[in-house]
Formats: sequence, C-alpha cells, structure tokens
Amino acid sequence: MITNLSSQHSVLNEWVREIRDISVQNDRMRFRRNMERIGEISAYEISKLLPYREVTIQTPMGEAPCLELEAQPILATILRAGLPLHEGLLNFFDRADCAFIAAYRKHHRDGSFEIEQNYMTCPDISGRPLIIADPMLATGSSLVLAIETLLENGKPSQIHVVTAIACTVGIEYVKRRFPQVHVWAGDIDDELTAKGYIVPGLGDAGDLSYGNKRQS
Ligand SMILES: O=P(O)(O)OC[C@H]1O[C@H](OP(=O)(O)OP(=O)(O)O)[C@H](O)[C@@H]1O
Ligand SMILES: O=c1cc[nH]c(=O)[nH]1
Ligand SMILES: [Mg+2]
Repeated sequence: MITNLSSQHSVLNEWVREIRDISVQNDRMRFRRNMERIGEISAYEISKLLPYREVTIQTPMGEAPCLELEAQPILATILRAGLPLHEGLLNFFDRADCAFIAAYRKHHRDGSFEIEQNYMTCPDISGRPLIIADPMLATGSSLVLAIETLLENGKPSQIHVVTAIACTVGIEYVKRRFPQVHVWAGDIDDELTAKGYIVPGLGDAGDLSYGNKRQS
C-alpha cells in the first residue's frame, strides 16, 4: 500500500512546499519543524489503522468507555536525516519504544556508493506495529537494509514507512523486497539522478537539518 499524503488538499501541502523551496530552506529550524509536522500528521493517519481494545476508565464523575492501543508501536529511525521526522511521530505516539539505525552512503572514486550501516539498537518488535522514519526514499537501499536488520528483532504486526519525499523507483524496490510494507509519503517524485538524488526532491535532507558534512 502506498499513500501520497499530498494527493489530498490539506495543510501538509504547505509544509511539503516549504521543505522543497530553496528560498525557505536556509531557515534550518523551519525545515526541521516542517519535517516534524509531517511526522505528526503521518502518525495520526497511521493511528487510524492500528488495533484498539475497549476499556472502561474512571473519571471524577463516573465510568467512561474508551479505546486504547492494543500494542504500542516501535518507532525506528535512520540517522541522521530521520531525526526530525522521528520526533514528530514520537510527539503523537508518546509511549512508543524506539529503535535507531546509523547508515550513510559510502562514496567510491568512480561516483558509485554503497550503504554503510554501523549501529543499531532495537527492542523486541514481535507482534507490535513497526513504523520507520526516513525523510528521503531514493534508491530504497538504505531502507531495505534497515528493514532487514530490524526484522532480526522479531516479526512486527504491521510495517509502516514514513517519508517526506519518495521516488517511484525506490518505492518499487522496497515493495518488491517487502510487499507487506505500507509507504506513507509527503509527496512522490519520478526522477532519480545518477548520484541517487531525487528530482525535484529537496536536496540533502540530512544537510538541510544539521549542516553539511565532509564526504566519506
Ligand atoms: O534510498 P537511498 O538511496 O538509500 O537514499 C536515502 C537515504 O539517503 C539519506 O541519508 P544519507 O545517506 O544522506 O545520510 P544522512 O541522513 O546522514 O544525511 C536519507 O536520509 C536516506 O537514509
Ligand atoms: O534526494 C536525496 C536522496 C538521498 N538523500 C537525500 O537527502 N536526498
Ligand atoms: Mg543525507
């Protein structure tokens, strides 16, 4: 399942426009906050698909029938660009447990790159919804490797991937490897450069959130 959150008219379109806009991107705090807001809206949409149980709670005036989540989700994030999106998801799923993965593109002299994954911390995800945040789904290599590693920690009840901008090629790659994954995208673009950047995309989400890095 793929949901393009921009296909409906909502205030989310404003935030997607701003994170893409070169004349707004120099405001790093706004960039991160817009990512966070996309995470918040995604959390709300995903929450409609999670299972709930009926409970009765005591108010000061009596008893009220309420719903509570059957299981708290696991929120997993790919560092570093995923952090603001993760924060947004955590604002809404405030009792979730979290997993972190460090991955980056290791560039070779010929211009090619491979994904280097060198850190992971994850709770037991058996029977719980797994929600993975990464703002850019380009080739899909980082995400596929991340999901493979996360699944070593148990079988989740559902898998959701939250991205700000996804590329059709990357979505197809993820769907081929993990057909059960539900991809939520702030917007979807069709083009990918030879260096693996999404066009029109927004540039480098990690650098826009946290500053340029030395090339590895
Ligand atoms: O789909 P892919 O082709 O794998 O590309 C997407 C990955 O690239 C970006 O991370 P990057 O490697 O730039 O690291 P960063 O978060 O430190 O900027 C992005 O946050 C994804 O993790
Ligand atoms: O377009 C892209 C592709 C990968 N990572 C980014 O930050 N942007
Ligand atoms: Mg980056």
